[in-house]
Amino acid sequence: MLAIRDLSKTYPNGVRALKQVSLDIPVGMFGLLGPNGAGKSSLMRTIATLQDPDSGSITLDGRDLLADKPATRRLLGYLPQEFGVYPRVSAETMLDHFAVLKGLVVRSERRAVVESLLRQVNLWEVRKQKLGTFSGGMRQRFGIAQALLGDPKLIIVDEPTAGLDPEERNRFLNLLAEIGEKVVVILSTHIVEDVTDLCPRMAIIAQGQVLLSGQPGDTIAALAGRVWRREVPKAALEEYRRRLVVLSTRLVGGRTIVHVLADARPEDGFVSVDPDLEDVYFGELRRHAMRAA
Ligand SMILES: Nc1ncnc2c1ncn2[C@@H]1O[C@H](COP(=O)(O)OP(=O)(O)OP(=O)(O)O)[C@@H](O)[C@H]1O
Repeated sequence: MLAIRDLSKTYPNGVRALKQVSLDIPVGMFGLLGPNGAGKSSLMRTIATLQDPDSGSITLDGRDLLADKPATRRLLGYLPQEFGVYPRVSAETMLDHFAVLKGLVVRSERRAVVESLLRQVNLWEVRKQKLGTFSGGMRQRFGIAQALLGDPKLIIVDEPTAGLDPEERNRFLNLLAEIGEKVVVILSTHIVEDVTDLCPRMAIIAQGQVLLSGQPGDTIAALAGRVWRREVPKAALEEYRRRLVVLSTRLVGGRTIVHVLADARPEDGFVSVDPDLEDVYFGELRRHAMRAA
């Protein structure tokens, strides 16, 4: 279990990126959901010991991760948001190089590990291909292979599915789900479906604060009977926003559909809908914005 307690971070320019963040993250996939600038990368980088918090603690099964950074890095696999590779180097050579950096110095052992990882991420057939020729999804799968070097106990992947087409995204998420059966995997994303599809536990963060954490199903159930849907003229949207708690607006086949949060039918024309995680997410962001105003 990864335990994060009261983690705060203010950058030198005065931005408070993390405000007393506390989370308990068990083995399995954990979705960290938040809009741009929420503090997801700041939290990921802090857990990965790439930057220090101002205060707070992070422990993995009781072990202080911030105390001994080299030891923490040995436990950790990290796929950062911007994962640079040498475009002219083949996948196999690059992974072999990363393996040396991870301390796998015995050549025969290293070869076996590199082969097994390339097979696991389904890149064995293209191992001789230069990384610069890889598609976005292939590059991300390569990123996971390097993150898995050294049998990490904790894996952090920062917005890995942005820019992937649906098929590549699915393949990537399935791979993560397999890995998540044995170790703690933290997946940061602003894509709600990534969490719905994959994560038994999650948290929503915005402006450096945890707004909600728990099991997606429980948070969705808490909204049962309180989400209403209606098609509205586009021109009337602003007025709806002023009068009602509008969770989301969607264009469906050229028509504008709003989701509204209310304990009872807000007015004629609204029908009750089964809530989903997107309703939970937008509801929390909306509540937070209203509190902050
Ligand atoms: N090195 C830095 N120096 C100053 N401010 C920073 C730094 N890194 C991030 N920030 C600011 O901290 C806040 C949180 O940023 P962070 O990158 O952690 O968010 P995020 O949730 O990962 O966003 P995104 O989805 O856009 O990547 C933002 O306001 C950002 O501008």
